[in-house]
Amino acid sequence: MLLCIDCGNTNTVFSVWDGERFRCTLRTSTEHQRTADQYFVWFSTLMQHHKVPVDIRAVVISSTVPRVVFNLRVLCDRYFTCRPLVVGKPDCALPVAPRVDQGTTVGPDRLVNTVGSYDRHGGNLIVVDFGTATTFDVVDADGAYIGGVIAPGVNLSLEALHMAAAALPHVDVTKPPHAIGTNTVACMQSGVYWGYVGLVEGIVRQIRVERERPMKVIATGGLAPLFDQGTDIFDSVEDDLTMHGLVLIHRHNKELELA
Ligand SMILES: Nc1ncnc2c1ncn2[C@@H]1O[C@H](COP(=O)(O)OP(=O)(O)OP(=O)(O)O)[C@@H](O)[C@H]1O
Ligand SMILES: CC(C)(CO)[C@@H](O)C(=O)NCCC(=O)O
Ligand SMILES: [K+]
Repeated sequence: MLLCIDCGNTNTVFSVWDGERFRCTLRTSTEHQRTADQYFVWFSTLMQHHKVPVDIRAVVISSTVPRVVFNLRVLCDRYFTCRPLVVGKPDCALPVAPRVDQGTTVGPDRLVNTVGSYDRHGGNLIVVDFGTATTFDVVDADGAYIGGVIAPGVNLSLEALHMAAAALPHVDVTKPPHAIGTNTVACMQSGVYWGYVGLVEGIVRQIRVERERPMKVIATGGLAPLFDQGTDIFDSVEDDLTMHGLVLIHRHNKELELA
């Protein structure tokens, strides 16, 4: 089985692919101090709980946090006796190379989202990922990543408001029933929720103007379904887009190896 690891700045997700479907998806917070042994205890315990055999033959990793890759490599070596494929490293091939400024390192999660979405929808896409940051990835007609937008994440914005203003509490993001809040929490939730709806719609409009062509919009990330309730800008909402992209990148590299 193939273990796909998506390491974000907030959360790390392990998903086990059996060749046909994902058998198990596990989530933990991202901490660079976590050792290979700690990963394995957590992983094998939950795999047992879900009654999935721990029979990992290959591992593919996307990590936006460079420091955690070291211990994930140790995990693969010690417990799965394999060398992981790490997106963004020179030995990991992509189906189509990104076209960006020389010297720019594109976030591996954005490269993976590009591959996953192009496979499902073809070219000319905007992928919106609601993670620690809210990112927009623009996919060209041939499936190349050609740039995009990085905006502060939704939870980060709420947290910043709470940190900077003494009278503003910590609140969770939710879709408020009205734009006009009649208490502090409702006012903050409205600002963030309708503010992000406006941000997403505005950025998509601007990208479409610059590209001068029809472009589908694909949303992913934990908060995508919540924002989908407040806008009709998304053509599709997919929670497994990053994992799908990781499976495809692994397959692509295997095929190159065999060729
Ligand atoms: N209704 C909700 N309200 C608040 N948070 C939610 C809700 N639904 C999902 N989430 C959050 O979405 C997050 C999952 O999103 P995702 O994995 O895409 O990004 P992340 O883990 O925040 O960021 P990164 O991938 O950059 O680490 C979880 O942390 C979860 O708390
Ligand atoms: C923007 C984030 C943090 C989103 O996870 C990640 O993709 C990243 O660290 N990117 C590096 C910079 C870039 O993508 O241009
Ligand atoms: K993510």
